[in-house]
Amino acid sequence: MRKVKFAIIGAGTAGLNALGYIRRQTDDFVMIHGGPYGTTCARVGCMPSKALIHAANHYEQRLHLDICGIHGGDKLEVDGAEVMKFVRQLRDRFSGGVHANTTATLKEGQLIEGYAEFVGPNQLKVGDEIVEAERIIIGTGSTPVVPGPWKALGDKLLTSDEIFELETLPKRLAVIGLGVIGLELGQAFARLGVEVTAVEMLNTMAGLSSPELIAEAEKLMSKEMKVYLGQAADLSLNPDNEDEVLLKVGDEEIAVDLVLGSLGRRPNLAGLNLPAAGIELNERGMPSFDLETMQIEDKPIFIAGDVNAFRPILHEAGDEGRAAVLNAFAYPEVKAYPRKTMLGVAFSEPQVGLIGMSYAQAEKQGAVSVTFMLERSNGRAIVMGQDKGGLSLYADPDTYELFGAELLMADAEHLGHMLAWAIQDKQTVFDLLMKPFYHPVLEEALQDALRQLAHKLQPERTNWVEVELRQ
Ligand SMILES: Cc1cc2nc3c(=O)[nH]c(=O)nc-3n(C[C@H](O)[C@H](O)[C@H](O)COP(=O)(O)OP(=O)(O)OC[C@H]3O[C@@H](n4cnc5c(N)ncnc54)[C@H](O)[C@@H]3O)c2cc1C
Ligand SMILES: NC(=O)c1ccc[n+]([C@@H]2O[C@H](COP(=O)([O-])OP(=O)(O)OC[C@H]3O[C@@H](n4cnc5c(N)ncnc54)[C@H](O)[C@@H]3O)[C@@H](O)[C@H]2O)c1
Repeated sequence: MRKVKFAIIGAGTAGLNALGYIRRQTDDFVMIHGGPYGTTCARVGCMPSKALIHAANHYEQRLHLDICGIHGGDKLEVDGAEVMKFVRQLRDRFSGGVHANTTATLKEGQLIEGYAEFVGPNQLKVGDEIVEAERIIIGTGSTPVVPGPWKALGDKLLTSDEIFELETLPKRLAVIGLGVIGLELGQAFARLGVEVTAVEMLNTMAGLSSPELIAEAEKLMSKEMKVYLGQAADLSLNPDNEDEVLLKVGDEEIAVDLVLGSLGRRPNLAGLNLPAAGIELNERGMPSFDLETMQIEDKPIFIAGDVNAFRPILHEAGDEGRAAVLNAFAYPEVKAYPRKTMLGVAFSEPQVGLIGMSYAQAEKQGAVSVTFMLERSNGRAIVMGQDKGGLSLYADPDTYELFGAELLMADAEHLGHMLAWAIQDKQTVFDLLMKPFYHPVLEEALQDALRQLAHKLQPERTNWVEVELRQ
């Protein structure tokens, strides 16, 4: 039996943020890690996906050159093997860098390799070893969901955990689930010349809930891949050709070479045996924890990152890892660390930005909303050939504070930050209209949307400066 003050389970983004703090304070800790090093984000997530998207978007540019008087784009060709090599090279650089600067620098005995499970309130079993820790941080991440019957597809069914290992590009790919992963990777593969058929069971994609933006996203994505929204997919191996998978959707049957399952991710909790620590699980198998302290019940156990399923994105995992470790030190006097405004980005083209409250939530709360479409309305977007998509903004009818925004437009990653910061600072629609907007920039679309929203909030007034001065 080994006794330590602190144990971190999982060397992902959440766990490594906790580790960074602990190791500066004490040697009395252990990091327990199962699986490959380098974090989900760097190894099979954010970074390889962005490398693939980068290559795909470069190639896509060839379609927009002729119009500017630049010819020869049609002679460009994709070398699928080299594209995938490029993706893996960047992936190795990022994940190798993470490991080299963190887990690889731990001293002998500070790192235990293997999967931890609770065997008592403060006791963890890893292989044959038992560790007793006074305070424990769980940062075990999540795993792609794969429905049991689809396992019969064998190596024809890939998830984001495997797809970056492809030696070359498939000819025909089915993407099941058009959440963030399905949309980003489906579009990237389509742009690289793969015939992509995408099926999503809900009538939306990438988490959008603004009806006009969903309709626009469907229209735009349907130009690049076959898109079926609100439909269930049935998959089976072709009995006459074992190299093919048959995708049935509605009345259609489509033969593909590979399937990307992007149906969401499940927290890595099952193997931890939390009940052995006296932790109750709800009907979904989740423990009860506080979103601002990261503490489970009133125990010296904290849960951070994808494993708690709250906001499974990188910066949230980092923030939660830091809150968890500070509270592991402060226990039992834990402190609440207020959450930041929600900010999510899908790196499709146009990008998707989800900021603050969703459109659907805001509607339920009686928000005043506008949706502003970009087509032919923003000079810079027209010059860039990116006058597609739009933005929905919604505000509190009483305070005029922005509740949130959904974006489907170029540079949503940057506009999304500005909006998230404004929402977190409780700025009103009129506060934002008092800010400078340059010309010609995409931000002018935000200004236009804000003007429409201001007009809806205070229809009798049309002079924004005046409105603001009278607040
Ligand atoms: C394809 C893809 C693209 C993404 N793109 C983005 C993006 O662009 N932007 C963004 O913000 N987010 C993105 N994400 C999400 C982001 O990667 C995750 O939110 C983040 O990596 C979660 O970090 P984590 O620390 O919670 O988990 P992880 O990094 O998964 O770390 C958990 C670690 O714990 C280990 N472990 C599991 N069980 C145990 C156990 N019992 N004992 C010991 N160790 C264990 C696991 O093997 C794993 O290594 C993407 C995800 C994917 C899959
Ligand atoms: N840019 C980013 O920030 C980024 C990029 C990729 C992934 N991620 C993170 O990774 C997580 C996982 O991504 P994801 O796209 O797998 O999950 P997701 O939850 O975003 O989307 C999964 C989608 O699959 C659909 N679905 C589920 N079962 C289905 C079925 N049987 N048939 C058809 N559709 C089905 C769901 O309705 C949903 O729309 C996300 O929650 C996100 O936080 C983030």
